[in-house]
Amino acid sequence: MPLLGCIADDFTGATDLASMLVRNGMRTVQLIGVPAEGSTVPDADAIVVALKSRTAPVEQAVADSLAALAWLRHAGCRQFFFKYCSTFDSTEDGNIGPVGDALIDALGSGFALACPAFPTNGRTVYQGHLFVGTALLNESGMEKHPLTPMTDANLVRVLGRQSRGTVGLVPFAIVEQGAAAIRRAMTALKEQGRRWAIVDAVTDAHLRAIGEAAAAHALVTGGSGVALGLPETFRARGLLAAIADPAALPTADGAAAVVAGSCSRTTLLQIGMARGQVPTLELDPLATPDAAALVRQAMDWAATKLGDRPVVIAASAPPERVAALQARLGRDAAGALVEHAIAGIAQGLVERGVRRLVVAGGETAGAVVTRLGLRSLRIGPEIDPGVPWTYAEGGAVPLRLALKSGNFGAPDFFLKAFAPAGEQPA
Ligand SMILES: Nc1ncnc2c1ncn2[C@@H]1O[C@H](COP(=O)(O)OP(=O)(O)OP(=O)(O)O)[C@@H](O)[C@H]1O
Ligand SMILES: O=C(O)[C@@H](O)C(=O)CO
Repeated sequence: MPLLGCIADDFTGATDLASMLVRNGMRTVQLIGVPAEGSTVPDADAIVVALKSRTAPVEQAVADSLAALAWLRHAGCRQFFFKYCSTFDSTEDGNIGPVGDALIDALGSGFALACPAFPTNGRTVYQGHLFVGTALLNESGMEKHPLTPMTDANLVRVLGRQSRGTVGLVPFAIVEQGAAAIRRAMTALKEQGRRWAIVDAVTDAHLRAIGEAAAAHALVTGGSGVALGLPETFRARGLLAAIADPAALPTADGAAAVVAGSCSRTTLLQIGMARGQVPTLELDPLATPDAAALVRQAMDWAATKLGDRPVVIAASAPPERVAALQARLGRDAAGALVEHAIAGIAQGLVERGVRRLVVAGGETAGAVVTRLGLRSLRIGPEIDPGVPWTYAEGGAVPLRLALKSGNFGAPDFFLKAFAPAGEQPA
C-alpha cells in the first residue's frame, strides 16, 4: 500500500517531486489526472497525481485537488503532500492558498507548513522571503511571468492574501536548531490559531530537519525540496523497505527525440547548445500559424533525420517572437496552437519509432502526455535535478519520457539526456 499521496499543480512539477522521492528511496508512480474510481492502485511507495491546476480557475483547482485527495486516501496513503512551484507561482486569487485551505479542512489537520525552498536549484527561503539564486523572487524575472507574475517575495504576505486563515513564520534561527525546535515552533503557531507556517530553509540539512519535524503532519506543502526529508521518516518507523534500485525502469529501445515548447531562457540556451551537435529543427509559428502545417513540416524533416542520433524539434522563441504571435492571435490561442502542434509532432514521432522522448515545458508536457493518452509514469533515474526519466506504464508501445520544467536542466541537457550514463537502463 502506498505511504505518501501527493497532489501536484502541474505535470513537470509532479515529475520533479516524484524524482525527489525516488532519489530518497521511495518507488514512485506519477498518475496523469485523477484516476477513475476503483482503478488499480499502482505498486509504489508514493503516488503523485499530476493536475493542471496552477492557473485554472480557483473553484476548479480546489475541486480537482479534493478529488485527487479522496482517491489517494482511498488508495491507503497515510500522509499527503501538496506540490506547487519552487517559485510559488500563483495567480492573485490563488491557487496555493485556496487549495491548501481546502486540503487542510478535508484532512481536519487545522494547520500546514509551506516551504517552496529547493536549494539545489537556487530557491531558498530566508525570513519568509523567497530568493531565486541571489535575487528576491520579485526581481528574478518571475515578476514578468505571463501567467503568474510574482511581484512580492514575502511569502507570509503572499499566502496571507490567498488563504482564509492567518500565516506565521518559522524563521531561520529556529530552523538552524533542528527538528525538535521546528516542531515546537509549528505547534506554538497552531496553538496561536495560525493556519499556516512559512518555514525558512537555505540548505538541504534544513529541509531534512523540516521533514522530520513534520513526520506526524497529515499534510505537507511545498516545492519538491521539502519532500527530501519525508522518506526517512517512513524508514525510521519501519514502514519503508530498503530497495536496491528504486529508480529501476524497463528499457525502451528506439529512436530519441526532444520536443520543446518552453520559451524560458534556460530552454533557449539548451536548444542553442544542441544546435550544431544534433539535427535540430526550429519551427516558426509566426510564419506558419497553422498547427497541421507545422506537424507536416516537422514530420517531413524527421523522416530523413531520425536514426542513431537524437533529434530536436522546437517551437521555442525569444520573448519578442512570442509577443508577436500573441499580438496576432491572442495569448491563449497562440499557446494552444503551439501546444497542439508539438503534441501532434510528439505523436508522429512515436508512430515513427521514437521510444525516448524529452518534452520541454509544463504546458507543453501536459499537451503531449494527453495526446499520447498516457495515464501512468513510473519514475526512474534523474538526468538533472528535478528531471528524471520516466516509463509510460500501460502504453501501446514501450516509451521513456522526460518532462522538463522550463527553468530546469544544465545547458547541455538535451545532449546529456541521451548519454548512456544519463539513462542508466535497468
Ligand atoms: N514561438 C512561440 N510563440 C508563441 N507561443 C509559444 C511559442 N513557442 C511556445 N509557445 C507557448 O509558450 C508556452 C510555454 O509554456 P510551457 O509551460 O510549455 O513552458 P515553460 O513555462 O517554460 O515551462 P514550465 O511551466 O515548466 O516552467 C506554451 O503554451 C507554448 O505553446
Ligand atoms: O518547483 C519547480 O520549480 C518545478 O517543479 C515546477 O513546478 C515548474 O513548473
